[in-house]
Amino acid sequence: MTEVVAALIWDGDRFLICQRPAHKARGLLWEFVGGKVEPGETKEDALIRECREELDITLSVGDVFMEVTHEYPDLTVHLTLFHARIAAGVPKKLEHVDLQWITPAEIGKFDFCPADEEILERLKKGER
Ligand SMILES: Nc1nc2c([nH]c(=O)n2[C@H]2C[C@H](O)[C@@H](COP(=O)(O)OP(=O)(O)OP(=O)(O)O)O2)c(=O)[nH]1
Repeated sequence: MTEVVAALIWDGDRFLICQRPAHKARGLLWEFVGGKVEPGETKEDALIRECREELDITLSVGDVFMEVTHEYPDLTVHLTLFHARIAAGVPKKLEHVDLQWITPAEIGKFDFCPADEEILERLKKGER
């Protein structure tokens, strides 16, 4: 089981989604910014590191919104999605193909990683 952390970041009625690099697993699918937890790291530390590396922002990490487990052919992911806010910086595409701030009503316009499905269902219902 691979531990993955990701961030649910709101700006008003929109939240941030990121398009994965083409060459990576789940290439060009949309995700919540984040990545794999490294040995010795807390989940919160991992999320802060990933957001620095991928978006050049400093994150303030809050509570867990939801945890999901999903089996891909190449790995089984345990994803923990945290509420978070940007403490400093403006997101930059250091690794991602694209970044978008979307409303829950726009979720259907994007192809997300399959593991995110239950999370997106909750957001569509208006949870936040
Ligand atoms: N960040 C993130 N990853 C997700 C989401 N949904 C989902 O299935 N994943 C999957 C995609 C990847 O297989 C895995 C995350 O690994 P990654 O490749 O982004 O991790 P990383 O940045 O640490 O990269 P690497 O060192 O393995 O190259 O979790 C999501 O919403 N956010």
